[in-house]
Amino acid sequence: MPYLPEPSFTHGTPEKTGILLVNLGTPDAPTTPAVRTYLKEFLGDPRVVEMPRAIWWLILNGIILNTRPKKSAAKYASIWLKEGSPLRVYTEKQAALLQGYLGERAQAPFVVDYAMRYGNPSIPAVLRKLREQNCQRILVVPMYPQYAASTTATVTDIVYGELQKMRNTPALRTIKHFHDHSGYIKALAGNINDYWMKNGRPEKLVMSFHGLPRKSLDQGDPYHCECQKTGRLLAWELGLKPEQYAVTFQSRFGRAEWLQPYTGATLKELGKQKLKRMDIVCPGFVADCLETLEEIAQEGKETFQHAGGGEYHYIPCINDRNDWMHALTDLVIDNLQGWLVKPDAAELEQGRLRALEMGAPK
Ligand SMILES: C=CC1=C(C)c2cc3[nH]c(cc4nc(cc5[nH]c(cc1n2)c(C)c5CCC(=O)O)C(CCC(=O)O)=C4C)c(C)c3C=C
Ligand SMILES: [Fe+2]
Ligand SMILES: [Fe+2]
Repeated sequence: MPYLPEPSFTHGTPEKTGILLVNLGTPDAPTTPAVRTYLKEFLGDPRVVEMPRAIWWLILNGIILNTRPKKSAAKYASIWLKEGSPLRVYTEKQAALLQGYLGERAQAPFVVDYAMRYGNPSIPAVLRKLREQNCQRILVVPMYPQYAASTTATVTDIVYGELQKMRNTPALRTIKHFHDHSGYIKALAGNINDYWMKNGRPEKLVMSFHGLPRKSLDQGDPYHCECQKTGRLLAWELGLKPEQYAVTFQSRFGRAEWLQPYTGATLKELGKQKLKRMDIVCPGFVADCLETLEEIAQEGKETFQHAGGGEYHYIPCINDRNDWMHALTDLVIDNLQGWLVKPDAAELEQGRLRALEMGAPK
């Protein structure tokens, strides 16, 4: 198999460390064709829908890609920002901020960039960019606090696959998860407390995580347990009693059983109980996106209030909060041990030449 062409190289170019933030991905535009292209790539990934390929191919191409893109495009249009899709806008901001925050604490040259697992900017394109900047060490940071095969592992799959195409591969590290990282938990709690300081407190806080098929839990995916742990730690940090919060799972897709309790059914139940006020937050998403801004903030409100509930407050994700950016910087530094202080080859070479000039033995 021929390898990808190597970027041109000049001796003495300093080696850099690349830090690559990756989130799920999003369409290029809130239109039916753009959403179809995105969904085809996303839902065609065998780690996302685990079904015999031939059957799934027929369902995906025969039904889903003919019906869902139009409906989803209308939903995307309702949350689209003037700079683009919120998921991409916030991820880009996080990468730019991390470059600055890390710059205050790191010694060796490094570059922070971001990619989307599905859609653009793609992981292969950004890996190429990092290689062109002579990144010989790369840390991949899937922006999913809780590990799941259908998210975290899909990122590492494609990164490993790209490295297989290279002759001169960089050293590689990946972050598996950070569901119990104290900085992440404190940023989540800080965000909620700030919201409560400004807007008062609810009777109940719902913590809604993205769902997965129930089968994934039975087959050993740690995602469910990691969501529960994040929920417990967050409740502890906020000083909530068990009856003051609930952990639920949203975004069920298809007819199979998914992780329970479902967010939608819980909101309906709380509405029926005539709760005067509930707040809802999505701790598994570090950036606001379709699933939080449309499904939770808009549809969720309708479900709760239609069932008889009172005030409904959606608390935004931690996005580009200062405390979260500090926590992300800590997380990255912990995972770069030995990489940020290492003098690069060019410096060593210059040091050796200086020593020779000063008469050191050869
Ligand atoms: C089988 C289907 C899906 C699985 C499994 C799944 C897991 C999963 N997804 C996220 C995070 C996000 N999902 C988003 C959108 C989205 N998710 C699915 C389906 C599955 N997700 C679909 C079809 C869509 C697209 C929108 C739609 O048509 O409804 C997003 C938002 C993307 C955006 O552009 O804003 C995120 C983020 C996680 C964390 C996860 C497993 C734990
Ligand atoms: Fe999803
Ligand atoms: Fe959804």
